[in-house]
Amino acid sequence: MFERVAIIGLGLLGSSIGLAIRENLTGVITSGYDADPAVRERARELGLASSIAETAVEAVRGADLVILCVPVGAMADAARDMAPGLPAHTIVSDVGSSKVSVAKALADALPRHSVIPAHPVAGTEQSGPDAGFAALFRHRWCIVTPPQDTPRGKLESLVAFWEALGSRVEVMDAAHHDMVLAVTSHIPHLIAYTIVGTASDLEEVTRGEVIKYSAGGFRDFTRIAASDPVMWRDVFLNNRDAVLSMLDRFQGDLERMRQAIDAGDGDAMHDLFSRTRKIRRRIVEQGQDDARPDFGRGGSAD
Ligand SMILES: NC(=O)C1=CN([C@@H]2O[C@H](COP(=O)(O)OP(=O)(O)OC[C@H]3O[C@@H](n4cnc5c(N)ncnc54)[C@H](O)[C@@H]3O)[C@@H](O)[C@H]2O)C=CC1
Ligand SMILES: O=C(O)C(=O)Cc1ccc(O)cc1
Repeated sequence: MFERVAIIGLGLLGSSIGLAIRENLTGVITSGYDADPAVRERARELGLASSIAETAVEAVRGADLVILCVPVGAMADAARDMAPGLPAHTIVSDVGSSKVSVAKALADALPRHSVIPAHPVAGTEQSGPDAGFAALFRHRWCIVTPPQDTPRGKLESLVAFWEALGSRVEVMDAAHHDMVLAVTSHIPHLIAYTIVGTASDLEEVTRGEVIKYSAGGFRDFTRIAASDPVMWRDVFLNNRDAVLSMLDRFQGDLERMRQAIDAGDGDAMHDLFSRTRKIRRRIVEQGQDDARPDFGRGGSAD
């Protein structure tokens, strides 16, 4: 499949890919690079790749697959940095949470290379090289969004790579990906950031009791709201149109629930809550409830 894989950006995603290759693809040689010298140093201590280079150019030399694992707003810079060392045959991919703008940024920066964007829908609220673990991708979807002219053999190699790390792979159009992920991932994060912010602003009124008595629901929101600020700023800057369109839908539905509460319309509430309860049960039945941060580190879900 691939003999040498270069990983650019050694935070949660990059370190997990390094560890997952070591565990599942023995024989594949990996090289890593991160713009932050402290991350490179830590990556060496943790053995996240066969070698950690001091420059992006050095890291990608001889690689047949390069995976960019940097915030979506840093993809273009990362691609330009490594370009002088990139062999002509190398497939360039990424793990960014939004796809249309990343696909364009990478195609513009690397016009002569095969760029096949991808998004492993697997992660946690943690970031940095210490947060990675080899089982992150196991039983999780990886969405691959190839441009129309992608050679079939190259696409098949990338699909096989993600399957070897334990993922289920879906091939999808980038614009469709951005719409779906806006509602399943990006807006939920926005809601979590906002509700935790609102509760924190209320602390003066409630004398600290919001945090003190935070029950399950709010506590779950605080986990999501602890996610990396740079990464999520970049997601909303780069998936603006899809997020705004889904946000309009959501605001309409929220307003309908506000009206139901105002009107004492218990049936409307019961209908929605019953429908959503069934969705949750279906997710659990399908074994997809494995987003807990300890998944794969000896937790019972693994
Ligand atoms: N955190 C998550 O749960 C998930 C994140 N993603 C995507 O994966 C990508 C990486 O996210 P994380 O690993 O969570 O972030 P992270 O913050 O843990 O790591 C990102 C790393 O990229 C490095 N970096 C930034 N600019 C760079 C550049 N120009 N060249 C080289 N290195 C550079 C940073 O120093 C940092 O170490 C993002 O695009 C994110 O949208 C995808 C799925 C899940
Ligand atoms: O921690 C969680 O619950 C997540 O939702 C992780 C996550 C964050 C970003 C992605 O693009 C994919 C997965």
